[in-house]
This record gives sequence, structure tokens and C-alpha cells, in this order.
Amino acid sequence: MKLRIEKPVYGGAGLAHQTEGKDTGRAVFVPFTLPGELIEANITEKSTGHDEAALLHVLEPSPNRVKPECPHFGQCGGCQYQHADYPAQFAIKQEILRETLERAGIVGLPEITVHSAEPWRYRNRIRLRINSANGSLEGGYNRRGTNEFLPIQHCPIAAPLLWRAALAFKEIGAEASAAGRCAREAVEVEFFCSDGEKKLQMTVFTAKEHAGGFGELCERLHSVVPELAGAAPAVIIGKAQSRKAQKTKPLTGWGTDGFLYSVAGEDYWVNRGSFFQMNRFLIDKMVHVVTKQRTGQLAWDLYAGVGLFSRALARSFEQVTAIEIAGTDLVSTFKGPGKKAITSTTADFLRAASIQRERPELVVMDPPRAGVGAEVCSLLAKIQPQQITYVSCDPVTLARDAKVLLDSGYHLTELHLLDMFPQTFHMETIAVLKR
Ligand SMILES: C[S@@+](CC[C@H](N)C(=O)[O-])C[C@H]1O[C@@H](n2cnc3c(N)ncnc32)[C@H](O)[C@@H]1O
Repeated sequence: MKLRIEKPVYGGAGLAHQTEGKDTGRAVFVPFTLPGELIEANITEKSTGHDEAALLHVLEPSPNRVKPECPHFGQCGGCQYQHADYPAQFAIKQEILRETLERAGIVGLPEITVHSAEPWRYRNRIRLRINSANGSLEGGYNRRGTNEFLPIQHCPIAAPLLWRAALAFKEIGAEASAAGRCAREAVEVEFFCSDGEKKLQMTVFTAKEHAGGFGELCERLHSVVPELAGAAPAVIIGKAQSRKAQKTKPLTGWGTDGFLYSVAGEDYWVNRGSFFQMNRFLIDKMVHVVTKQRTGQLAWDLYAGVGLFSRALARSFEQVTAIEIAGTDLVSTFKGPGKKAITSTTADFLRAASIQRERPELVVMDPPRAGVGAEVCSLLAKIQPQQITYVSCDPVTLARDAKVLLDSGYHLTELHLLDMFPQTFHMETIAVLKR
């Protein structure tokens, strides 16, 4: 059927309405299309409220349509927007952000300030699936919309060092040595590089404990990729629906457990498995936007990770308290006069703080995709910090949480869109709420 794409929807598709047949007027989501395009598509799936369709032909292309840089685009589950030039990707994300907030009932939005950088080779971390067949290795990602293995020759959004390491790992996997045998036991491998690609960390995931040779594998890889600073094997325990839910048993590693990552004049110790922002070109900017011109007595950094914002805030606040559920490293690195790190859930911390009637001038919160949720919003509404800076990687949960905070007396004064994930539908938003 022929469809005219009206607008983009969150997730990467374009929205159209059917103009023929019994389902005339029904909404259809078509991936790899752009607003304004006339396309031909086939319905592939019926969902509640809309159908999903596959693009067959672009009959009238958008002026923003470009040839994708990656040969795997369309098949690989990683990228959704390589068919759009970069300014168009940006415009799409702004429109989606604005619409998502308005749909949640948030009106009178401030202008969205946009921040972007180099849209390729930006990722400082990749995790590849490994397929070992006939004595050699293939690295790959998930085929789009499935758990199927898709062999990948090159990933143009990964930092060059990560791909150089992946190729070297693959070559070692073809060797008859102990290192080669050990590489062939891998089911997944993760590479993480520091700023300026100076250092590299590797995690090798296996289905069962290595029979041996891990040290040899690391030494061999180090001989061709001297940036390798540390590595560890990890055994995947049981079967999980997603990587997030996956449990692993970490084993003794090789070299260091992490490295120093420099951001905006601060050196952060990041362990290989710890969360760290992934766009190596925009982390400085992100810290700047979150912490600039904020001064006072007390600031809280909730969901603090390795303390990316806490450290910068400690320069301008008398006291900064960082809260992190997996806070072991943070507690040992974020200390000294005016600095406190607490291993706790945000909700537990806020419950105790609200009883003690603590009231910071600034709360920075950067939760995982699920957002902060109703309880954290209602505790914050009770504590009433002067300013809440909400860093979000999901506009839908941001809109839900922001609406609760706005209804409790806050005003949305700044909105920033940081394109931390070019070529994909993901976006990072910084929303500033003041009383
Ligand atoms: C998106 S990351 C942000 C980390 C940090 N702000 C940064 O930019 O590097 C979210 C962090 O929240 C932590 N986390 C997840 N659930 C939490 C909870 N309920 N309470 C506190 N921290 C939590 C995770 O371990 C992770 O480090």
C-alpha cells in the first residue's frame, strides 16, 4: 500500500495513516522512512492502536534522505537513522521530545537548546556477540528485532580502537595456541576505551568457566593492541531475557580493573563494568550543561554512577552528597572535605533525608531508562529543593516524572537535547526545574 509519512515517532519509525481498504484511517509505523516521504509498504504486524509495516520502496524521497554509511544498516539492531542526514536526525529528535512532553500535559515548553558533536566513531564501549565456527571467530550484533546473530564487518559508530581490538580478538581466535582456544570459548566480548583512546578494557563473557589460557589471550592481544590495560572473564549465569537482566560471575582478571577517564579537567576512576556515559565527544559538554553556574551550600547527585556530576559540583558547592546503588567505587573515590558518597537506593536516601528535613539547593538526578518514578517524585515534592536538574535517556519516562514535579509547584525553565547517540533513536535530555 502507498503511504505518506506524516511525522517521526519515538523508536525510529515514521507515522502514516492508511488511505485505502477496510483499515482506512488506521495508524501505521514504518521504520527507515522520513517525514513527507511517499512510500510503498507492507503491513507486517497488527498492534493495539496501530499497525507495523515494512518499507518496500521510497516513491518520493525526502531531500534529507542519504545513503547509509554502514553496510549492515537496516539489518543490524543498533542504528535506526543512518538514512537521514545529520541535521534531519536532530530535527526529528527535537520534534519527538517536544511532542512527548506536550502529550504528557506539559505546556509552555522553553526553547530546546541542542548540543551535538561528531556523529560517527563516538561510542567508547561496544559489546559484540561471538560466533565460533570451524576454528575461527565472527563478531556480531543482534539482527534487528530478533535475538539472531548478525555478523558485522565494521561498526562506524564505534571508536576506532574498539574495532581494532575486535579484529585482533577475531584473528587470535583463529590461532591454534592457548590464547586462540580461550578466545573461541567466548560468547560475547565487551571493549571499553578511555578518552583519547589511550587505554582499553576488555570483558570476555563465556557460558562456563574458561578451561585456561586467559592470561595468554590477554598477553597476545596486548602484543598487537598495546592500549589493553586490563581484562577479565565473566561467566554468564542462567538465561536472561535481556543483557540488563543478565547475571554474571566475575573471575580474576589480567592487568588493571579500570582506568582513569578525563572529563572537563577531572580524572575519574572507571571500573571496566561500571556505567559510564558512552559518547566520548559529548561528556564534557554534558557535565558543563548540568553543573554550570550552579553554586550553593548543598547539592545532591542522585544515581551518581562514578560521580561524573558530583566531582564538578564539588567545585562550587560547600557540600555534595552522591547517592549510587552500586556505590562501592564511588565511596572510595569521592571523599574529602565537602564530599560524601552513600551506597543506597535513591528512594531509601530520600525517605531518610525527608525525615531529617534536609533541603539542598540543587538536586541532579540521572536515572536509568525507567526514570525516577512516583515515590521519588513525591519525596522530592516534599523536600522541595530549589532546583532539580533531571538528566534523562528516555523522553517518555522524563515526561511522566516531570509532569508530577510540575504539578507539585516546579517550573520547567531549561530544556537541553544532547545527541549522545547519533544514527540511533536514543536521545539524552537535560530538564531544569525550579520552584
Ligand atoms: C544513567 S546512569 C548515570 C550515572 C552518572 N550520573 C553518570 O552520568 O555517569 C544511572 C546510575 O544509577 C544507578 N542506579 C540504578 N538504580 C538506582 C537506584 N534505585 N538508586 C540509586 N542509583 C541507582 C546505576 O547503577 C547507574 O550508575
